Amino acid sequence: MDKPTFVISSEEAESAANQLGVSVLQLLPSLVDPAKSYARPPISKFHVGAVGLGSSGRIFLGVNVEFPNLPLHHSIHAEQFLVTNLTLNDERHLRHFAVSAAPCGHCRQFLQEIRDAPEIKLVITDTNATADPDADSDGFLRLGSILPHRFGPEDLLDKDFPLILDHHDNNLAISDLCNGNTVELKRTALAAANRSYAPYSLCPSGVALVDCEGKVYRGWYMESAAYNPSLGPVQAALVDYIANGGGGGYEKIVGAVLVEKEDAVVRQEHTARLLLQMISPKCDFLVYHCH
Ligand SMILES: O=c1ccn([C@H]2C[C@H](O)[C@@H](CO)O2)c(=O)[nH]1
Ligand SMILES: [Zn+2]
Repeated sequence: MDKPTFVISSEEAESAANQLGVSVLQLLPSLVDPAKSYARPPISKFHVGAVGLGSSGRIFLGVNVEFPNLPLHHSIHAEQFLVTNLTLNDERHLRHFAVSAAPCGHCRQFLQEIRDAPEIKLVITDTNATADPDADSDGFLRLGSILPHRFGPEDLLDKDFPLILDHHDNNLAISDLCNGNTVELKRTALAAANRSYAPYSLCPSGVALVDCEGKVYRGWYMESAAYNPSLGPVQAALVDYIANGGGGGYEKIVGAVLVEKEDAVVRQEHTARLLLQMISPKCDFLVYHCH
């Protein structure tokens, strides 16, 4: 398997668009099929690819990921993978994306955590969306047109509260950070927890994973105003692993650390252990509490 690429620099994007004589926006749909080839859907065999343009000019890929032996709600949708990929790379805004299949209701809802979500433009490549009367000349639709009467962060939070792609720091600390032999993983998981987006439960958490070559990956819990579309910290760290781990299997993940608050009303520990146990049974899993 080729080493997959999930982030394209703005220079590469521009030069590829120039060579094809198209704009960077028009390039997005042409990257959906290559993105689909990176999907991991062993249950449905239905590959979904999502390709987004960030405000920095970089292009980000997202794919769907399914986990055999676990209930379907553990799956990562391509659009959630894309948003996670944006946050892992400090991208502050998503304005346009192309996606192979029409985003499901769960994804339309998850995307509401991005500021000005209704203004995000999307093009659906596997159907004839250009026939849609709401689409512009490039076939892009406003997210607001496919999710009217939205329920979103402004229903529950103050309007200037930092949203999923906005910079924020949860100011969490661990008392005995330097004790034990997993200091690097603990530090990485704590840093991840500090970037967690958990405005609804106020229970942030982060995960660090290490593979058999010693390479470290991280991800953080991200909530949805509608609760169920939220993405757990192990899933988010698996996005980093899939995007940056060279395309290997989960059995290469040999260690994992979760950092969360001790008195949290929403706890990840049990779900995280279950998911890791199913995908990489030999993985060591440690939990540290922060405050
Ligand atoms: O918006 C959608 C709809 C479905 N899927 C994935 C989830 C599952 O892996 C497969 C079948 O539903 O397609 C997505 O990634 N995005
Ligand atoms: Zn979806």
